Amino acid sequence: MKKMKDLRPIIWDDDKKELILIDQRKLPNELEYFICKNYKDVAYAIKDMVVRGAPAIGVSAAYGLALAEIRGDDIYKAYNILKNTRPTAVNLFWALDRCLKAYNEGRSILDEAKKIHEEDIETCKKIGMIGEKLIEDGDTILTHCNAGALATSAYGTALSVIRFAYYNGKKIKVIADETRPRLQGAKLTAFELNYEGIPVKVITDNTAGFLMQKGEIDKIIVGADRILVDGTVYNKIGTYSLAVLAKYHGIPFYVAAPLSTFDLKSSEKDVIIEERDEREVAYIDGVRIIPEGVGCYNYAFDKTPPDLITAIITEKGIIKPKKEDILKLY
Ligand SMILES: CSC[C@@H](O)[C@@H](O)C(=O)COP(=O)(O)O
Repeated sequence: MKKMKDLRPIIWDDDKKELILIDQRKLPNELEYFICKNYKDVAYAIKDMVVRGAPAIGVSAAYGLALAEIRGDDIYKAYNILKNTRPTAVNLFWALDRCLKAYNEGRSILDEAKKIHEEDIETCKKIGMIGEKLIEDGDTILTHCNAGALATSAYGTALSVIRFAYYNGKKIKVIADETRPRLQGAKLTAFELNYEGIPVKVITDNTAGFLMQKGEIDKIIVGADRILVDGTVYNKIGTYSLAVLAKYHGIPFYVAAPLSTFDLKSSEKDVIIEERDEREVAYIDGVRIIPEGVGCYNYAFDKTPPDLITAIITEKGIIKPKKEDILKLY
């Protein structure tokens, strides 16, 4: 197996007690770091999408709460501020709750944050090792959004499956949806795959159906921001359209996600779909592309029902999106 290159998008500096993040807003043109010296810096980094992607914001928030402990800040205030940065990805709440529990039990938040970080790396590695068996030599795989690019380590979620297939010698090609409006597919997925030499091409989001119709897509793999106990998946806006298209064309549609992305307590009515500033849609490179006075929708995520999903790849195995299978993971 060839060796993976590790970009290390999230680094904890134990000497300076700072969190160092690759500034994902600047990619693919500049590889710059954003230094978080306190929890407010981390909250800003999550809200402004310096760091993004479900597991990565969970790990960053955990270090954010550790910074609050280190700097002597009010832990509950920091917890609430970090928790309210983004509403949809459940990993954020999961990681913060784990850290708060550690704090309440008299354990170190920093140790818990480091543990969450290390676990995430191992988890994503397992997702890749397990999921790569679904990929055949010669497959062309469509992804949406960052799919785990710029994750906590070299692995990621959906990208871990792709990486392991590639590093195990399967000749694969990746098609990355550009993912309007923030362009995570074009800027992050394509950047990371290209960095590693994995063949990738970017398409506009509205090209995906045409490629499926032409028979050019063998499999689709996406990540997830939250998975409910019945297998409903919340992921980047556009995921649902892809899943419908995949069903119509008989293309397997896989979701790769760690157990920290499952939310067994909530039902659909509890999930808040983030709506972001409409200027993200209305402007491209600072130029308004929509007539003045016309508004836009800017939902960041959508909901894909379980009947459109072929399987979910987790660190504990590949399961059907069904309550019985999901509960067996715990
Ligand atoms: C880590 S892959 C799963 C998801 O987190 C990803 O697909 C996604 O929707 C990210 O959204 P983002 O708004 O960029 O944080």
